[in-house]
Order: sequence, then C-alpha cells, then structure tokens
Amino acid sequence: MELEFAKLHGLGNDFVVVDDRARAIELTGAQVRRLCDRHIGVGADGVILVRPSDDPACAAYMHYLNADGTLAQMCGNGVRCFAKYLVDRGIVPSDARELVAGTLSGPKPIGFEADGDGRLVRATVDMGAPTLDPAAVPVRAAANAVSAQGEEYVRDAPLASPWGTFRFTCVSMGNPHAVCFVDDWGALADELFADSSDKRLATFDVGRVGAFFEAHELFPEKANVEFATVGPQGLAMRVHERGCGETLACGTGACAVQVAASLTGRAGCENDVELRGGVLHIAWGDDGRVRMTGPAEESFAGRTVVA
Ligand SMILES: N[C@H](CCC[C@H](N)C(=O)O)C(=O)O
Repeated sequence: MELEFAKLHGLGNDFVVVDDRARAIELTGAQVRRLCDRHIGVGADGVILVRPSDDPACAAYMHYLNADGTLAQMCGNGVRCFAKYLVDRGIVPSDARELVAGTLSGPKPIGFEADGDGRLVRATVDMGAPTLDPAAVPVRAAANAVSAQGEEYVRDAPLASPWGTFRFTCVSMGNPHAVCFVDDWGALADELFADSSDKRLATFDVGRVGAFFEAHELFPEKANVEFATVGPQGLAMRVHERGCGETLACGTGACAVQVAASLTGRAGCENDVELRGGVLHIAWGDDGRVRMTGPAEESFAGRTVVA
C-alpha cells in the first residue's frame, strides 16, 4: 500500500501523520512497526491517522498508534502535531486560533498561534482532568494508596527492581503513567539529567529501567514511566514510553509529572517541564484541568510503501 505522509514532531517526539479522512486506511501492527522503524521505515515514535470525527464539535479525530503498533488513548505532543497538520493544510483556518481534536480519551480543546504564513507554531491543549483512582489508571491498588482531597491514589509506592527500589505516584491523563521522583537519590538526580560519563549513569539506563516498570505486574495495561526531579527552574524529566521506549519528550508524561509533583507537595501547580527535547509549560488549573503548551514542527512530507 502506498501512503502519502507528513513527518511532524513535538520537541523531538516524532510522528508519521497520514490523512485518513476518507476512512480508508487500516494499518496492521506490522505495518505500523515498519513505518516507525528508523532503519527500514520512515522512522517515528508513533503513527497518527487523521480521521473524520463523529462529534460535530471536533475538527477531526486523532487515531494514535505507538511505534510497536499498539493503540494509545492520548498523545500530548501528537495532538499538537495533529492540530498543526490541520491548520497548515487549511483544513482548519489559521485565523480560527482554536479547534477541538477528537481523541480516544475524549475531545481536547486546543488554542493555537499561527505565523504570518498561516502555519501553527505553538498550541495550548486542554488535556482535561487527571484520573487518580487506581482502578481507572489502572494500577493494582497498592498498600500505600493514600487519601488526598478525599481521593485514593497511589502515592510514592515502593517497587523493587534489579537497580534498587523506586517509588511511583500513578496518574492517568487518558493513558497510564508511573512517575518516580529521584529527588531523594541525591547526586544521582543530577547525573540522571547531566551528560555525565559517570559509571552510575551508564548503569542507570532509563530505557532499561523504564522497560522493567512499563511491564510491571502492578500495571494491567502497562505504563509510561517517568523519572523526574524538582529544581529551581521547575521540573525536569526523562521518560520511557509504553509501546515505544525512551523518547525525547512526552506531553501526557509532562502533565503526569506536574500532577504528581503537586499532589505530593514537591511543587506548585504550574511549571516549566524540561525534557530532553525541550521545554513544555504545564498548568494544573483551579478547575482541575491540565493545560499543556508547546511547539509543533513539520520536518518533511513524502510517500512510502508499506507491504
Ligand atoms: N506511549 C503513550 C502514547 C504517546 C504519549 C506521548 N508521546 C505524549 O506526547 O503524550 C501510551 O502508550 O500511552
């Protein structure tokens, strides 16, 4: 099958975007994996199919597939790229300055800035309210689920691993996240985010450690795994994504880190979140909704064949 595609990214979290408004494309897991392969395919962290929405309020529907071919409920960087795809191609007028994206985790209102050529530059996505109920994240209830603001959630749950015990706070942004703050690791926190040649950095492989917890029995639908720290400039994180591996950025992950930092008293409700690919601004509002602001860029467009 021949596919026309556009390659877009949000802070280096990159996607193959395909216009499927004709609702004519069904990709197998093998086809998605081939498209995302960085040697024999286009190369990406995921595939976005732009589909018609059943909801008249939505400009279109984002069907998101991870690089391993699995379906995901939401993609924060992806939905900004999805909006850019719609605006840059005139599917949504650039002077509209807002649109609603349909997603598996519900409609997401998006406000955007366009440049003089009518191309989307930055967007603020209303990601909705986080879900903390363990059964809904989902995460198997852990002994240390604590009540906070009348809610039960999994807070700093200790999980053993070959590399030591990590404590996770579990949040859903439509998709499951396990957030570990390394602030109590002292020096390792700095090395985790520095390009240190220190041997401990070599042994602490975010991808390897993340993969261990991604598939942990505590997470029935697996989990996106974030390692974060709190600094004077705000929050910093690295992420191992479910169905993908370590990525340069993760929008829902940055939202989950912000929520977990606030819940556990480590930070206020609005921060810059530094990722390897750049900075997102995340605000958890008084209305309980999380808003994410960041860029979206198009790298190239092309045509490819998937068997
Ligand atoms: N791997 C995620 C989906 C992509 C999320 C990420 N790319 C983002 O920007 O939110 C999952 O399986 O839930």
